[in-house]
Amino acid sequence: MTLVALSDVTKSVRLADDSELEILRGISLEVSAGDHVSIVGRSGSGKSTLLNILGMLDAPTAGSVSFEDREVRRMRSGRLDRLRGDNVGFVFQQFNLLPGRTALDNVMMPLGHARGRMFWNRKQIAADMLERVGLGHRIEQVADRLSGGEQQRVAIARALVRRPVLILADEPTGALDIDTGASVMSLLDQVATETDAALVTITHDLHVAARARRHYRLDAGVLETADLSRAFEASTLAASVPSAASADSGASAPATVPAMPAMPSSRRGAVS
Ligand SMILES: Nc1ncnc2c1ncn2[C@@H]1O[C@H](COP(=O)(O)OP(=O)(O)OP(=O)(O)O)[C@@H](O)[C@H]1O
Repeated sequence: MTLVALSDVTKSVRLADDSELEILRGISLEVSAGDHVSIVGRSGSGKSTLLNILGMLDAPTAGSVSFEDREVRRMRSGRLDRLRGDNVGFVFQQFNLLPGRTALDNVMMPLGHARGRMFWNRKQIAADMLERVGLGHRIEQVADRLSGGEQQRVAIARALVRRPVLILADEPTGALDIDTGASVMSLLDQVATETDAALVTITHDLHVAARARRHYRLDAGVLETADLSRAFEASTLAASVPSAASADSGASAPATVPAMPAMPSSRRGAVS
């Protein structure tokens, strides 16, 4: 079943000098239940803008967005907020946790708007979710005292606690070291697979992108199917990297791309 469908979406903004910047151009994309999709692109290519439109946080200038066959443009804002809250989980590079609040408080937060059983059992549900991401022993820890990888796990637990059907991850490993990033991606993949949620990850890291089953590249606002094996070849770093086993034991790279190499330095192949 198609969850979210973008059809010929364009996004433009008017700049201070009254000129118009076209950020996204003629984008059509369908994401179905269980899909794992990656979108790579250079800085400024429009990735976050596209993710915000997929997540119904932003509206296109032209074109249509539908969620489960319902045209989003026609919805009142209250209904749209509920639709988003019930169905979409966001994971960001900078975690965006509430400072000074415990891991448990942070994960309970989205359940404050839930209804029925989810609302009344929110503490237990949040604690179970933290257990699921390997933080069952840290639930009372204040979020800002956790490590970066632990904070991202809390953010993942918060994003998934309402069992969204669509998970949108914006550079989820951008603030993490390579090993921590790999284990966070592994966790995201696993939880999305377990719940049959669709996972859309935007990244500039080819190794993160390679984990998905479908790959796209955003270039100056135009979305096209990406051949990641070519992108790896084109990466200036790739030449010095041996084709080795995956950097993360839980990972299996898709057939269309090379296995994720173990990288010798702190930098890995990025979109060039
Ligand atoms: N509201 C806005 N007003 C003006 N310019 C904007 C606005 N939103 C986005 N832009 C510009 O549109 C371009 C695309 O932005 P976007 O954040 O989507 O890119 P990105 O690919 O996610 O970049 P990065 O990887 O650096 O985060 C950028 O040049 C940005 O400055």
